[in-house]
Amino acid sequence: MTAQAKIHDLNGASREGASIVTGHTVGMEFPGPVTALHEATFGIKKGEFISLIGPSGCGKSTLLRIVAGLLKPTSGRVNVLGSPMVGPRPEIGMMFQKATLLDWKSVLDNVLLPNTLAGSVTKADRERAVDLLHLVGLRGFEVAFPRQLSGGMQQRVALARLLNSGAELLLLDEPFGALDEFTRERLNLELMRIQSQIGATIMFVTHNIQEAVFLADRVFVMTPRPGRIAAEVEVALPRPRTIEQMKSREFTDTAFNIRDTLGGFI
Ligand SMILES: Nc1ncnc2c1ncn2[C@@H]1O[C@H](COP(=O)(O)OP(=O)(O)OP(=O)(O)O)[C@@H](O)[C@H]1O
Repeated sequence: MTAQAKIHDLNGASREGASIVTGHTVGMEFPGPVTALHEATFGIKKGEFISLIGPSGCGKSTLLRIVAGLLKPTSGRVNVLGSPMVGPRPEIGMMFQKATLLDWKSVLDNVLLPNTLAGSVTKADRERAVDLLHLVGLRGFEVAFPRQLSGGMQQRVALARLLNSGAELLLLDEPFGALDEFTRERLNLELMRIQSQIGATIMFVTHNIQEAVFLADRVFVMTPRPGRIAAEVEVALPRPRTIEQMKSREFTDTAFNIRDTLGGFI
């Protein structure tokens, strides 16, 4: 089957049965009025990696914030892990382009923030936080402060903190968008490795087609505002993925199909 044949219109919640995140005709109208999102309908299965791509201002962050329970949609409904979204939940974690670390706390204490906010930090919590720092490649940086770290290292701390929150649905809003190409590539590989270890479900916003394809099981392609999920593209590349796969026919065909789909909107 060619990559082109794997582009489908998302015209219904056909995946709803098997999905742990579903959106049905989700709309968001901001005062203005600005229609940021229009009838977005989608389903995401447990353990799936979904990339969300679309032109600037098409409503990607809005959609993520709705799934996070930070925004209430003005129409439609969202279900996560079997219940309707009415507000933030501990099973859902979010990460942004900026690491938003606490400058006055050490790397380890930043990772321990979810425990601190929950009211206590035990020895086991500390050990787990150290393990997570190892997992994201920051062994030996426990006592460093955020200002002593590069942007990529700060994002690793933010990722470790997110993993320490225990969230099983991770919503990542251009987390590596401000990093150089090689750092982004390394973090992409590590994110996939970590996901395969912990089995999290991930929604990942990016402007970068290559990144979207490299990471995803499916790429949701959004139209310009008012944003709609116009198509989904399945990425059939086997896992674990390698940089070499980016040279493959499957990869380049898929990336070009997404580019064509996006180009059709402009
Ligand atoms: N709180 C708000 N009040 C009014 N308008 C908003 C608000 N938040 C977002 N918008 C508008 O909704 C639209 C979608 O914004 P959103 O941030 O979701 O887009 P995006 O696809 O994530 O953009 P980018 O790729 O540039 O980050 C934009 O036109 C934006 O100006």
